[in-house]
Amino acid sequence: MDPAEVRNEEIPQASHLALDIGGSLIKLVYFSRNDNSHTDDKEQRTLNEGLGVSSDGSCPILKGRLHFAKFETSKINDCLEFIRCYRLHLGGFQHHETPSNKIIIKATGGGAYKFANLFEEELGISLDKEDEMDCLVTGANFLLKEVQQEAFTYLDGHKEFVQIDHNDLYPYLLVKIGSGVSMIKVDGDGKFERVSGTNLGGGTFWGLGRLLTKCKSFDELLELSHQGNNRVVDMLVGDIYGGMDYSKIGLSATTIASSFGKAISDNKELEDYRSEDISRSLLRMISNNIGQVAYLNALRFGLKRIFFGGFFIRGHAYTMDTIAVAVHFWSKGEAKAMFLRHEGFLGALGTFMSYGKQSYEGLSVDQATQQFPMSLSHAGDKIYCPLSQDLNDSIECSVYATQHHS
Ligand SMILES: Nc1ncnc2c1ncn2[C@@H]1O[C@H](COP(=O)(O)OP(=O)(O)OP(=O)(O)O)[C@@H](O)[C@H]1O
Ligand SMILES: CC(C)(CO)[C@@H](O)C(=O)NCCC(=O)O
Repeated sequence: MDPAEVRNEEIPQASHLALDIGGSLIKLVYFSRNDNSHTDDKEQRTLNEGLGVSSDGSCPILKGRLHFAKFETSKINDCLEFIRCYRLHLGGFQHHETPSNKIIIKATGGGAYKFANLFEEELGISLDKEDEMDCLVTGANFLLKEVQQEAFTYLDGHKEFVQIDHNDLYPYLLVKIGSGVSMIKVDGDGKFERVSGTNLGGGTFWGLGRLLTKCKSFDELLELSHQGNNRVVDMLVGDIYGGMDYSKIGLSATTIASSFGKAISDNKELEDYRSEDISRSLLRMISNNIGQVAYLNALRFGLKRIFFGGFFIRGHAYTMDTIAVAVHFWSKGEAKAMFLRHEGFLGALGTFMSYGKQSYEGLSVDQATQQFPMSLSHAGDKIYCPLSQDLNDSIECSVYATQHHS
């Protein structure tokens, strides 16, 4: 929807805008109250009990929805326009100590630093910077504990939701595949260490893919990979071994021996290759490498579960399959790759939750009323973008606020 088309009556009463401004994408999370947001006494008591909150009435629970949206960082002006149009910038908080009484919005990611002045100039708001890794972990822990059917495995085209036992969640490895990749060992709420990373990430796939195929968008590049055959571009073990497996060291003839390796001997130019094949090979190369580096880090710390997030994944079957196969292959089935339905919004969710330090003590997702996008309910080599219809994506939830005692 063009923000300019939004009419006044369509604007939800939104608050608590949180931003995650990354190298490739800006992610937004905000809360909108239901019209009849306040709970009656009985409902309040039930919710309080469920949340483990005192029932002395000091904790009003607001019911509403969490909304998700994303923009390309290179099109930050569209994002500013969206925020202005929906008046999201008015839903921050104010520091009364600050003389200007400026509205403050929570933000994370490198862009919270890079674009702080732009937000100030364009929207008159200050960005309150939250640590990126902190927010990723907070967002992941929240999703894994509070949102039903959040984590799932994906192997051989078969998707299966994983029941998370709250008492047996830690430790795990969180792999955030954004422009670059961060690998974080998570031991508990706020207890984590970034143990590794790699610069071969989503930005590499999209950047190289754009140069090699002339694709105009990330989705187009991903879509192309469906029809591609990586064997045209990649050098396989069989290409080296005359069609045979190298079984002594466990390599089948179809294993990729060298990504893009065929291009050195084919005597072909870039134009002689189909964009579909290049895209497929590139996707496989990046996904496989991330799966392998993730496995090695899980091995370093004896971690059995690896959760993959970040917008590179995009719920894309071939990407998830490649990552999962790499983890399965290298760990000989010992470690498990899992994916998250809200893959791209971990950091933004964590940032949203950091409002708790100012006004909101907590956030609870009303599990009975969560929406499950149909796009995730079937398998196949297709693009799934559970949250890409940005403006319509939301989770029903409750937010509870308490008075702060100094
Ligand atoms: N519409 C899109 N436009 C650009 N990239 C996209 C799009 N959809 C998915 N991607 C992929 O997602 C990646 C960005 O993922 P994500 O938003 O999680 O990271 P980021 O926060 O921008 O990066 P970083 O954390 O490294 O700063 C891109 O590099 C690209 O591979
Ligand atoms: C620099 C960040 C943390 C920004 O999100 C990310 O892009 C990343 O983890 N890059 C990989 C850097 C490295 O560890 O090699």
